Amino acid sequence: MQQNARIAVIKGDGIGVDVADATLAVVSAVLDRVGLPGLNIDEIAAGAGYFRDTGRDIEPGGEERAAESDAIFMGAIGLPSVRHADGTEISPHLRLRDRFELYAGVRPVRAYPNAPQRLADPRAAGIDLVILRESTEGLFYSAAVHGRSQIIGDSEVRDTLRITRSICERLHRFGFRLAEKRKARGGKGLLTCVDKANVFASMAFFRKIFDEVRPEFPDIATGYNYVDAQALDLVRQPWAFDVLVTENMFGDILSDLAGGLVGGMGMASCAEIGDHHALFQPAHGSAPDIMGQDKANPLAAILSGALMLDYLADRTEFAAYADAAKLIDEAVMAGFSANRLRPMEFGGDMGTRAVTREVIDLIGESACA
Ligand SMILES: NC(=O)C1=CN([C@@H]2O[C@H](COP(=O)(O)OP(=O)(O)OC[C@H]3O[C@@H](n4cnc5c(N)ncnc54)[C@H](O)[C@@H]3O)[C@@H](O)[C@H]2O)C=CC1
Ligand SMILES: CC(C)CC(=O)C(=O)O
Ligand SMILES: [Mg+2]
Repeated sequence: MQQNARIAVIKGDGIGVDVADATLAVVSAVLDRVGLPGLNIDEIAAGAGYFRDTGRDIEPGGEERAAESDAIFMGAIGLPSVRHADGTEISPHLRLRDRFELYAGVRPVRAYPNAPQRLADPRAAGIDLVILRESTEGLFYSAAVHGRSQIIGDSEVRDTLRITRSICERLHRFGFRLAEKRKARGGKGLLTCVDKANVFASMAFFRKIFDEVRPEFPDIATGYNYVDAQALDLVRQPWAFDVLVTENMFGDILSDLAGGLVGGMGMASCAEIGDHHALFQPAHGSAPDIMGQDKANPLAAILSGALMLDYLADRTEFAAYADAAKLIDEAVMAGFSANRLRPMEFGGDMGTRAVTREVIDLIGESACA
């Protein structure tokens, strides 16, 4: 029986490289701790720097190798100084989301003790929600494949907002199942459909399909919010929510807002899951303002690594990875509780390498399942 998963790793640009290295070190330590063989890593060159140097955004054969892996892990891609002629940045990851139908963008938002709380209300300590961002269509449909935008000379440019039944049915079912899974662990069992169904026919369609799927999950409570009101509510009462299911662009914006509520983008983990493939990466970008300075908080990436192990564990041959995922989550929680994780991102004294070492130490000290 195969025991070590094959992971395609795209480190990408800027801090993406540092946080990917941090994650690989933590994953290697945790697998060692639970007595499992390390991952079989296949590193693939891609990103804006690679494009600047070669004229290609991913190395030849890279997408095919990613397709053959058990999961893809990515740091971050993009440099504002490297662009296509139409002004857009180099984003092969959008094409990968499209190609592999990674429609379910899972972005957990969780408050940790001693991490900054941007809201004065003590209930903010209980923030624990997930933004489920559709990740292949919506307003990113044109952007998913470079050249899809309609450029009408120098007088007009159009991008398309596309919502399809096929993706939406799977997305909403994924949202209900996620709410069920969280309810089984003590969660609220609440799925909120976040849209703009008052204005756009595409969004009314998104909500219609939500309503069609809803009767299949009678144990999950449902709610609706227009996206503008949802932005307000994420600041006013984020503790009231459980899983928010939303369109691609809305989810992109709301997930940065929500990351800010619990410390910053260095806390914003992400899994992009399809029916046959999955890609894991922090929700943040390459952060050119801090790159090369050992200042990046690697926890978003490390927690995305835990999401990857959890995903792999759902497949019979890798079931034991669940223990490793749990150990990473517990180490991060224990590290914050004991004030041993103090990322520079929120004024602490620990850079990327120090945070990574501390997580590895915490894993080493933990009692194995
Ligand atoms: N999925 C991806 O690969 C993404 C790529 N990008 C790309 O990244 C580049 C920079 O984009 P920005 O808009 O600046 O977004 P960004 O997420 O890279 O940075 C936004 C702000 O958050 C801070 N930040 C982000 N991650 C951090 C971390 N781990 N630790 C500490 N601070 C962190 C940055 O220093 C910056 O102040 C662009 O080229 C953009 O297109 C942006 C978002 C997602
Ligand atoms: C292509 C990326 C820059 C889009 C983004 O911000 C994200 O996926 O969160
Ligand atoms: Mg984003």
